[in-house]
Amino acid sequence: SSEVTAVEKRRWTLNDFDIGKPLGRGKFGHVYLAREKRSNHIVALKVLFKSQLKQSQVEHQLRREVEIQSHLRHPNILRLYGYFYDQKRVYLILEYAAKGELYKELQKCKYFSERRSATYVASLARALIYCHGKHVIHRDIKPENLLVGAQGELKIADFGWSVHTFNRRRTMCGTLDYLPPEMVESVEHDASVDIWSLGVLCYEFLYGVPPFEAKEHSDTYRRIVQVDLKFPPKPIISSSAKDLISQMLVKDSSQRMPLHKLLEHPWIVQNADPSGVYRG
Ligand SMILES: CC(C)NC(=O)[C@H]1CCC[C@H]1Nc1nc(Nc2ccc(C(=O)N(C)C3CCN(C)CC3)cc2)ncc1C(F)(F)F
Repeated sequence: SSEVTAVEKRRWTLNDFDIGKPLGRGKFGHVYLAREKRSNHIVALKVLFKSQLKQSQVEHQLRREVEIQSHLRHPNILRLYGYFYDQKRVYLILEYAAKGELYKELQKCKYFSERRSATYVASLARALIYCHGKHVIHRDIKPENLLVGAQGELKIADFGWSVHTFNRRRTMCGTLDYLPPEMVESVEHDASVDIWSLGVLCYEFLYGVPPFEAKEHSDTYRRIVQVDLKFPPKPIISSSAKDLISQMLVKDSSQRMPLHKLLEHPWIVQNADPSGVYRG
């Protein structure tokens, strides 16, 4: 729409926005609700401190991820409209996801129903098919990186995108639970890493915990590389769901179920809401 394209072209400054309530804290700074004054367009303004970016040596990574994110257009990928900076801070102008952070919802519900899980997994598969079509591998699919739009639709929101090849192992803090064997063993990997992570996410939606969770990192590593996949007796989950997860969490990345096949799997066909929105 017109005001959104206007948002992208211009040189932005803080004066272009009315700043609203804080939405929370991201990795490198705060996120605020904001309104662009001319279009009245509501956005999220992510404020990153240059000092912290420098300290963590992520400036070039942020630049690359912003470059990629600003070119992605998909209903299940959070938009990056633009950015600007001043002496001390970098500001990202992002799409506002009205229903907030998915991981908080998962903590509240403990785990999701099969219909809700399948609806979310199908919409993420469609977003990843789109990304892989543009040679973008996400590499960081996990509940903390997912936001929920006003209609209940999922938005992949992390900027950990990487183009083509894996450039640097993600040594920053954060859970190991989602790393597939080839990343844990840091050998070459391709878009199929996202299929593995989507399988881990599907398991966590259904059981409330990731499949290879362990007290010590070394135990999590071992469970991942051995694909030590076990399904707890509770909650009771359909064998169809377990079949799909078992076809995604395969050590040999070339043998993992391709994303377009996932969308045809009986568990997805029978449980996912075609609109991609879980209406409860
Ligand atoms: C993926 C990434 C890793 N995560 C993030 O960036 C986080 C870091 C902080 C916020 C979020 N970033 C965003 N959040 C929203 N929407 C939003 C968030 C939180 C609430 C909410 O529950 N409250 C305000 C509640 C309201 C009730 N009170 C009690 C608690 C907070 C409601 C809407 N839109 C866009 C963004 C984005 F990404 F563009 F910045």
